[in-house]
Amino acid sequence: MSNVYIVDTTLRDGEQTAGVVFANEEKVQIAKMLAELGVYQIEAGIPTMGGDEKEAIKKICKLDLGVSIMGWNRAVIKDIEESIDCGVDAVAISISTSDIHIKHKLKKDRDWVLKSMVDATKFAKKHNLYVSVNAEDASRSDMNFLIKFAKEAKEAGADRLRYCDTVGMMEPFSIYEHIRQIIDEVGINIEMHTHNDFGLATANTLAGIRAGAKYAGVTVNGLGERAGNAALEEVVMALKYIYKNDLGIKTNLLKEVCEYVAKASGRVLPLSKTIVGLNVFAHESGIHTDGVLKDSKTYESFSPEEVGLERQILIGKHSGRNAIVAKFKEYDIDLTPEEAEEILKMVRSLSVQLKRSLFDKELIYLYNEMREEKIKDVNLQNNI
Ligand SMILES: CC(=O)SCCNC(=O)CCNC(=O)[C@H](O)C(C)(C)COP(=O)(O)OP(=O)(O)OC[C@H]1O[C@@H](n2cnc3c(N)ncnc32)[C@H](O)[C@@H]1OP(=O)(O)O
Ligand SMILES: O=C(O)CCC(=O)C(=O)O
Repeated sequence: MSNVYIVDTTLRDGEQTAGVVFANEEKVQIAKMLAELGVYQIEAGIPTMGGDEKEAIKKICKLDLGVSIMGWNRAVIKDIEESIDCGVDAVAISISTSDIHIKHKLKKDRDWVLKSMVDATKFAKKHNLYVSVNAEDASRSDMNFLIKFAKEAKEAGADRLRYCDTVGMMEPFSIYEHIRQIIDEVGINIEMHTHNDFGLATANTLAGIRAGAKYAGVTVNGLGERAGNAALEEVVMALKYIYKNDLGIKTNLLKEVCEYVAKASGRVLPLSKTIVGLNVFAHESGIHTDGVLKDSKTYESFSPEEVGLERQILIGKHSGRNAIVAKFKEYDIDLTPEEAEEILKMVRSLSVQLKRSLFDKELIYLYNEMREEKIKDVNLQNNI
């Protein structure tokens, strides 16, 4: 598989999540973190909004982070002028290609869409900008029109076409067919921009890449409109471990970046959040823990350190003897098989009472309780 470039839109589509606002310093910090992570391009925001948004984009451009900074625009010359004023090196020029959007949102026709896109693209190219022409609602567009749109974008000088599954209506098999058809008939670079309305954003991005798309548009934590976008951490790790395509992203920084964005967006990371959730490397079940203790590959696709996490072995209702023995060894206590069996029974009973796994301190209490019972028994037997 050819190389894939990560285009991060946390600062644009991510911030479009209803209710999410980043402070300007947070926008700048996120841009710095993304650059450090090693993404190819940062879609920093929407210059034509003006005010704070424009200020933040200007600041990001001035930082000279060594990555491409893109401004998002409608297919409107004034929008692109605002982007140029910010100092971006790349622009996204977006316009809808589906009839439902053209008729009911833009209230125009297909010819107007083509002309607006071509005029805006030519204007941006005249200003030496890298241009992504974005086909909004591409996945619900008539394929013949989408192909015509892509051909005209290419002729006008577009560097790539962003294929937007705007309302997340696609599934991997059909998106694969769409992307193949565009590449075969137009020969233009494609960026996948997928939404997660049916939980398929990452799968659809991977399918597009498999069909030949070279760019993956993603957001940290899958932030984005409605159910969000394809998550950066999922796409990067899936490419590395499922497609064996290491993009050279500094994945050990993922936990830090995801936690920062979670805090800045006010969206707490669920414990079982894919890739970076605290529970992703926590094992409790006896059979799993036994396997992991023998060789972590038995129940982990990659090691926690790769994404900045640590493995946790929890002791609770579903634990087995081997985990109990290993846990007490951490405290220099060598349990006999009988002791491990006895403690396991106590662990199960206490876990059910408390409805959770146990803290190490509680395990030590149980151990002391067991020892005291044993001493009492011996004393009883000896009539002491
Ligand atoms: C699917 C997506 O994520 S698209 C990106 C969406 N992001 C945002 O909307 C966030 C930022 N948006 C904004 O700040 C504002 O909407 C602005 C600055 C872009 C425009 O603001 P306003 O001038 O107040 O217009 P408003 O938002 O009410 O309506 C959008 C207008 O843009 C038009 N428009 C929408 N998309 C496009 C497009 N891609 N190309 C050209 N015109 C467009 C609409 O038809 C509408 O025009 P109308 O006023 O003639 O009916
Ligand atoms: O990226 C674009 O230009 C389109 C906007 C978008 O986020 C989408 O269609 O999902």
